[in-house]
Amino acid sequence: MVLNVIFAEVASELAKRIAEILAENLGSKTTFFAKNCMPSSCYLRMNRYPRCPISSEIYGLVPHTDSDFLTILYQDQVGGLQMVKDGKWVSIKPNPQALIVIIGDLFQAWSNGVYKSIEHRVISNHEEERFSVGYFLCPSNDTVIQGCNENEPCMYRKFSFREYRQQVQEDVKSTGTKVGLSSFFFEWERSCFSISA
Ligand SMILES: O=C(O)CCC(=O)C(=O)O
Ligand SMILES: [Fe+2]
Repeated sequence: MVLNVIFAEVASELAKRIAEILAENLGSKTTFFAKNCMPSSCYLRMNRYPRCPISSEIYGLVPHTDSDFLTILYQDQVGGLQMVKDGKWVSIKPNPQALIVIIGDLFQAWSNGVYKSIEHRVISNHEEERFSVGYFLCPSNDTVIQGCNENEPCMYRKFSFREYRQQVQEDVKSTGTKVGLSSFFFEWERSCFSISA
């Protein structure tokens, strides 16, 4: 079997298992991910970052959050992946024995803000090209993401994955950047933000 097919199969099982464990940790034993994240709605992306002799300040990939539940990522030995921790960019050291798990926007919404979608970026390398491969755990377009229950206030209004993707594209067109989950804040959250701003 081709290597990327094997990676996708292994990562698919792993991603769903991790999602279930994270959900169990919130007190909900769920079949939500198994039911809604099908091989046809998830995807594998192979990234190639050519070497960039101009400057190490040039992005291989601009800062962003992933629009999925979670991402399983493998990076080669070149390095360059960075994530925001306590407001600072931290480099993720390459480790051939390890996969990286990145929480995405949908998990943040589904967990009502308990798990945070982490901002990350890739810095280009002067001397070497770099490769990475990511498996993105996504639901079908019609899946509705609803994070809260009657016991807690909702951070986000409920939305379908289709709606989320469309909103991300519209925001990019109108503002030049991905606004992401902030476009789905519940109205009372939005008013709190504008009062405190
Ligand atoms: O190449 C990497 O290390 C990160 C890739 C990534 O963030 C993405 O494909 O969304
Ligand atoms: Fe990403």
